[in-house]
Amino acid sequence: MQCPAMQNPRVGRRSAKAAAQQGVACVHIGGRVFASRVSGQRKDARAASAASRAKSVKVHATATIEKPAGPTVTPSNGGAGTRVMIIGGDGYCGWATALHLSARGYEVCIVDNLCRRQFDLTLGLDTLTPIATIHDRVQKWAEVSGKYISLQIGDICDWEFLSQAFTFFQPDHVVHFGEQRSAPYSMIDRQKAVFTQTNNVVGTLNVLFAIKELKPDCHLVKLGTMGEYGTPNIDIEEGYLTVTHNGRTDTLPYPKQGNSFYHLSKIHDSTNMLFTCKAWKVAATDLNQGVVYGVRTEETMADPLLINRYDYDGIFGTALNRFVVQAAVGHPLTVYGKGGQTRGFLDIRDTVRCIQIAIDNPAARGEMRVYNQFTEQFSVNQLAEIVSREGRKLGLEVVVQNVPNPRVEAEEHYYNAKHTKLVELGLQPHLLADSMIDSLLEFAVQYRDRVRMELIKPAVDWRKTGVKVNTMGAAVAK
Ligand SMILES: O=c1ccn([C@@H]2O[C@H](COP(=O)(O)OP(=O)(O)O[C@H]3O[C@H](CS(=O)(=O)O)[C@@H](O)[C@H](O)[C@H]3O)[C@@H](O)[C@H]2O)c(=O)[nH]1
Repeated sequence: MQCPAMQNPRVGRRSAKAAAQQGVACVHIGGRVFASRVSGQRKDARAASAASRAKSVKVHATATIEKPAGPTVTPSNGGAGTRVMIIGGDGYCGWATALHLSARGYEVCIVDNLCRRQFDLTLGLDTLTPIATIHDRVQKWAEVSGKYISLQIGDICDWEFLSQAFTFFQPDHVVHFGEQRSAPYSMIDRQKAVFTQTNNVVGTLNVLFAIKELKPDCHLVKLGTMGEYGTPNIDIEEGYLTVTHNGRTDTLPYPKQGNSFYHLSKIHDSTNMLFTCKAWKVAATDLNQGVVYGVRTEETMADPLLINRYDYDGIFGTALNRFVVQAAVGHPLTVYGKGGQTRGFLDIRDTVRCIQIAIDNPAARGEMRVYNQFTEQFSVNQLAEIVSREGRKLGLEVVVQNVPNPRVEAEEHYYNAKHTKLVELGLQPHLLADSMIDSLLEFAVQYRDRVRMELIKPAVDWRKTGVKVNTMGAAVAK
């Protein structure tokens, strides 16, 4: 489906000839031609490339780059050429995962419609870090690692595109990050609520059909969310709950209570996945991920062009990442309401490792495994306390402010979620030790000149979600 932010997409289908005239590199997918912009520098390089074609290597299906002098990261081959399609591979978790797997010898194909970048353009937001285009990213990765990531630009809600991408790449595993992932975005207005649910549910449904029809032995690794469970007054299990009712016992999907149209979309995905695992013997792993923090992974720090995005605004910025930036620029930490909201958190370095673990230990055909993917739980107040303490150590003056909660959620509640399965499979968590906060704070300080203070405020009020399309107003809560 076309995202509301992509009324005038910069990347789309056009003829190879027209694209070439406009300085555009073509990516052929199953007989269709997709196009991407090429810098002047690369245009010149391409003009001169005829003579040196023997030395060049393929990045996309048809785009060529000069062979790098030699890798500057040391890759390994543990992935043994396993073919992994990463849907949403240009996003925060997807990009870090693509590089992590590529570095380890998995053969990676990124599928992305660049929607996340378009949301920023439409809403006037920006990442703390300056990020390169996806084409420059994969080209730079080839230079520093000697590994090639193939790229398919298109929308998985478009069956024709997705089926061709599947047929072309023949994935052994599909890692699906390609959803609208912001709860506040889904609560801006009716259009964005409808987009979020249609995009997420239809996209996942298409992936399930692609597996069934085109690659039945392909394992689906789907990013779910801890927010599917809500905040029940009992322990949260990993996916399933054994219940005895009126003398009979069964193991059932754990009850779901999403707190935004976004979280609800993930619940619908899980339901569709469970059904197709039963009906079509799909093999699926649903990773109910907590709130991710951090930005550095070994691979994304290997070159400035590989740097990951870092969102701090009131729509896409998440709690800890926001607090760190707020501390770096002297903005009061925005604790919503009483601050007793407790969630599971994990370092982005653990996200990438968890995905690898899920791939290396695939579900059997017909099985839907559910893992809770987080390493520690904290309340928002605890996070604010930790950031304040560590900020003061760096000489930052950190003030905590309880602001009226723009969301409808429990602000004081019981929370005890199990998260042992990924550890049993080998995850060694990076815990939120003081050193981590230090280095995250130092990172934010390094980029603080790029912070736009007006983007920090809470941006979307759950109670005021209306039917009117809200773009300008979305950046600031009214
Ligand atoms: O400035 C802020 C920002 C957030 N919060 C509070 O922090 C908690 C978490 O909010 P968040 O914005 O960090 O995360 P959330 O909206 O839940 O969504 C994020 O984390 C989810 C995992 S989980 O929270 O559902 O476990 C993922 O699914 C989403 O894709 C990701 O955007 C909420 O209680 C929120 O009210 C504050 O107090 N102050």
